[in-house]
Amino acid sequence: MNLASYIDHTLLKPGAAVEDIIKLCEEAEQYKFAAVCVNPIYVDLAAHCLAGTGVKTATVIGFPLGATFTSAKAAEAKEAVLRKANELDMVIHIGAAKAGLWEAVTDDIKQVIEVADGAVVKVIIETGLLTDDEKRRACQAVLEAGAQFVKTSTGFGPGGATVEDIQLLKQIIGDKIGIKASGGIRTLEQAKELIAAGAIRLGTSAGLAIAGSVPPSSKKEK
Ligand SMILES: O=C[C@H](O)COP(=O)(O)O
Repeated sequence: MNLASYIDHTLLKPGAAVEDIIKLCEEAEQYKFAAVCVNPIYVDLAAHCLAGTGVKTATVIGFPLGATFTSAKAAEAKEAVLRKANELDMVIHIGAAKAGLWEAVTDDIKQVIEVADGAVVKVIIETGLLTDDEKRRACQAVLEAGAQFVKTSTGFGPGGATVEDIQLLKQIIGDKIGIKASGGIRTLEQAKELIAAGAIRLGTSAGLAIAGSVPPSSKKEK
């Protein structure tokens, strides 16, 4: 298993500085991670650093609460794509999900997809705040809206990725779209268990610890 290819190397802390983003991109290139995931303000920088490397530039939309206007999420998504984001990790309207207003949840996602202009849309449902039935229903909304991934957590809410949740999402999603596990993934063991449960992408700020201490590209040829 080429574990690095599952990892979105993530730095979403509010205090992240330019040099931190440059280092994140250098690491992602060395380890051949799937993507970096940064806040929208750093999309231009990450896309510039990653040009030609094959590593994708992912950013977050309506993050971390999801509690903003749908039009604001769409505008943020449109701007991110204009600045060369390849992947958009949006947060659902969690309050609407809790109230059972699933049409509003679906429409919120649809309006981001409408402006994504070919960028991959991953939908964060914040599993730590949902009942199991709400998780199932949220997956149905993600499928109906036409997103490419369902993603477990922001990493800023309660709880994070669990094997049980990935298994639950997989029951609904099947192989129709991807599942991204995120939030609190710190060890190689956790990563392998989440992948075995059905995750095809891992969002983590601990990518180096998980992928090992020596990047493949710096290993001496035997
Ligand atoms: O994918 C997005 C998450 O913020 C990553 O969570 P983490 O910081 O707990 O690794």
